Amino acid sequence: MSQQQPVRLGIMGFGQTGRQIYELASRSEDVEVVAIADIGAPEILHYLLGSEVNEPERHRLEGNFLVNPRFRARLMRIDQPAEMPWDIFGVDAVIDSTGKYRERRYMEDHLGNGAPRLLLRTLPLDHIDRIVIPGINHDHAQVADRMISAGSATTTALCLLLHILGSEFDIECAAMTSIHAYTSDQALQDYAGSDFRRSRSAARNIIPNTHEAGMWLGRVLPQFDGKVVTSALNVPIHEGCLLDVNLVVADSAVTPDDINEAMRRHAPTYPGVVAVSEDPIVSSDVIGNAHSLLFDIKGTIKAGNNTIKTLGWYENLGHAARLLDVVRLYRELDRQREAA
Ligand SMILES: NC(=O)c1ccc[n+]([C@@H]2O[C@H](COP(=O)([O-])OP(=O)(O)OC[C@H]3O[C@@H](n4cnc5c(N)ncnc54)[C@H](O)[C@@H]3O)[C@@H](O)[C@H]2O)c1
Repeated sequence: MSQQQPVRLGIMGFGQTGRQIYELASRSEDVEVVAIADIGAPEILHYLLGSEVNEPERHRLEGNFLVNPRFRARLMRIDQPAEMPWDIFGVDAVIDSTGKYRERRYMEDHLGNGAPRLLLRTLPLDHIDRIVIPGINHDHAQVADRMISAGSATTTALCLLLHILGSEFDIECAAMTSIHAYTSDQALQDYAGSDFRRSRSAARNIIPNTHEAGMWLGRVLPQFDGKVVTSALNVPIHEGCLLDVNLVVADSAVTPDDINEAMRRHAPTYPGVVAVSEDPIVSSDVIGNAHSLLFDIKGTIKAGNNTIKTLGWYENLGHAARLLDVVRLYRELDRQREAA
């Protein structure tokens, strides 16, 4: 790949995340989406894209191509990684944002069909080459990595919070609850599924849910391995999620002001990724915010001697932006290898 050529990206799963990645790429100069696989009809995918973006007129459907002022992407109605011919599009990387194919064998299918690298939109179900969270362990990325996950929006927000505060304070353990907008795999009405509580109406209920972030945290932040428990409450909110983290600190002298000051100091060192909010914001205020963690200064409180509760906001758009950051990170590694 020459210095000037944009990354040629394939996307499988043109849902909310896929559409956000596509829109962000269409506004960039260094990434172009060349092929999209989804089970949806091209007309429906184009229609949904139009409802997602601010300027729908920038995106036209020409036959089976989605066209914007920067690039043309071929829409393919395909539902299995093994059937998607990535090789004929000459892609540099593929993002799987279906949420369906989290096992290694499916990632191998993408690679076998010509995707030089496969980036999973969410956490994997098997061991893969690397979990990369930009701003935390990007330095560990290797040019040889093929199967990669960029974590999830929740995992990223949690890791950033722990990474920053763990650099300033001795954190003995933590409990995280993600108060999460409902996701498309939940039913609007009560509908029998594989999980009892998730079979209940997303529109009517606060639904307690498990969260896998704690299981994978040690891969990104080894110092927190086994020290953090994670869970979720899915709530009847369309967008805008809240991270509620209770930290147990070793030093009982640590105050909420100390925590807030540390966040204020560190946030500017993660431009576009971490920010602090001094305002009394609510979930709808973070819709359209592409930060991965918006720390809520007013939310920090202390219980007893050693427990500090913190709040941080995030939404899916930030994760779409981080996925593109990871694509760029590996493009840079490829360039360095070519130049060597
Ligand atoms: N949005 C969130 O906050 C969030 C958080 C955690 C996890 N997730 C999960 O991550 C995944 C992606 O997130 P999203 O919000 O973009 O979901 P989404 O449901 O909006 O998008 C999924 C897309 O994948 C397509 N798809 C489904 N099965 C497919 C298949 N077999 N082949 C090709 N395309 C297929 C769907 O048509 C849809 O366009 C989902 O499974 C979701 O549950 C989402």
